[in-house]
Amino acid sequence: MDRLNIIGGAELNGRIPVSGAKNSALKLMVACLLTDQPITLTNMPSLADTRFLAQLLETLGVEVYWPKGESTCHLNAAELKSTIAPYEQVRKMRASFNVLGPLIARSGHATVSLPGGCAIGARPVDLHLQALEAMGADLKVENGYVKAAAIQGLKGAHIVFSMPSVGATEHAMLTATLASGETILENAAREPEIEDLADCLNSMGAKISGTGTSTIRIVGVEKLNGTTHAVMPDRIEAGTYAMAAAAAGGDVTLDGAPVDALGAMIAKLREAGVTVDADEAASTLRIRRNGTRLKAVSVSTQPHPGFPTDLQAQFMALMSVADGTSIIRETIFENRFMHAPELSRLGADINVRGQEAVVKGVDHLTGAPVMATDLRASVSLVIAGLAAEGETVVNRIYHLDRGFERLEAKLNACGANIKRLAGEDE
Ligand SMILES: CC(=O)N[C@H]1[C@@H](OP(=O)(O)OP(=O)(O)OC[C@H]2O[C@@H](n3ccc(=O)[nH]c3=O)[C@H](O)[C@@H]2O)O[C@H](CO)[C@@H](O)[C@@H]1O
Ligand SMILES: C=C(OP(=O)(O)O)C(=O)O
Repeated sequence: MDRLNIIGGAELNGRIPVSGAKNSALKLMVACLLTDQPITLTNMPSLADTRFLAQLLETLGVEVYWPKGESTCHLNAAELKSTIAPYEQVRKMRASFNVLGPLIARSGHATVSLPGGCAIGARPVDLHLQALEAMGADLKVENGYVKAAAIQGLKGAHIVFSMPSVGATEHAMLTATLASGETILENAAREPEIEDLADCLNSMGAKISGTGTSTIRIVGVEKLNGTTHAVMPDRIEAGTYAMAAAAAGGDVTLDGAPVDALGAMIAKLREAGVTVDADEAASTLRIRRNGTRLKAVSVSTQPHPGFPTDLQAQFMALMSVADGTSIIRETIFENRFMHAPELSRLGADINVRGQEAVVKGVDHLTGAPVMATDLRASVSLVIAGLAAEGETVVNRIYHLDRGFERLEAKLNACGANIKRLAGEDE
């Protein structure tokens, strides 16, 4: 297994291009199942997750043309050859479960394994299943698989989510595009990736309105057509590099950043004493910290537009070297503090109490071997390693490769000293 060797202490200076958003790209890829015409996605991030999903789509019969190193992906689901999504492919990633509704909409039936994804809590799929059942799907969960059929076809429904789940909102929205009549989703999630998906589906002929608010209305259509769509930029990747620059110090400009989607994070960085120049028109975010110590700031993760759970680990890494004590509350997932003991190996002073972590900022971190436990936890260790004195080795970086495109190249271009080492974990 590969690992990263980071020599910390260097400031970051330069420009970093922001890639297409993993969490948007995955659902956009699934949308190809809803039409027999070709879909072209541009600004595609080449990641372990997007490549795995391409393999699952191929298993279902989708023709995928996406050469290595290219950011344009062509998907053609003219004819599906299977409606079974096997465990080996679905277990690797949460978003793959979203093929279930589109397969039912397209073929009338489907068998899809229960999903995997980052191990950050129980992560049930009850809200996904309730939505599909409300639309007329007959579902059975057996041997780790959901077996589904809609003999009479899918019908529009009025669905009130008990919590704003991103995945369930997207799953219901994808499925409802081809259900007969109107679907209303209440207490829907408002994450920007949902708007990106709706924009793509609408350009395929769907009738979706209200995304970005908690009530989404979908009027079902008979058929969807092909389209070309650019994946939105990755707000989590942008936020991660912003925090890397804040932690290491220096002057970094993020090009192609989704500035309007990053309001909560920008506000917290400014509170911590980081200089942030956000230019929405130019899509740039300039992050500067020159010598001044960071101030401790508390944060509570919230659904969008609140502070994203996918940036919580990175913020904890930053706060571990701030002046004072910050309280970090995780309200979305019940077990998303696995980075805390690893950060402590570098000298951070973090005390986890249930859903809260109390972070007492230390004067400096010191390099150490650490283990990546999930995607965002992994990158928090990279941020800490950049700020630490000496050498940090991050093991199990396959998690990192799920969500960060060319991470070492992007950071090294700004003066970081990160090497990928092939072979056994330390
Ligand atoms: C691939 C992808 O886009 N992943 C993102 C997506 O995950 P994902 O779509 O899995 O996250 P959800 O918004 O669904 O999860 C939010 C909360 O709802 C719970 N829940 C969810 C569904 C359900 O049927 N029942 C239920 O109880 C979850 O366990 C969690 O506690 O949104 C999360 C919240 O912004 C992000 O951290 C993930 O990076
Ligand atoms: C939790 C994440 O991904 P997934 O939902 O696929 O586990 C993530 O992107 O941070």
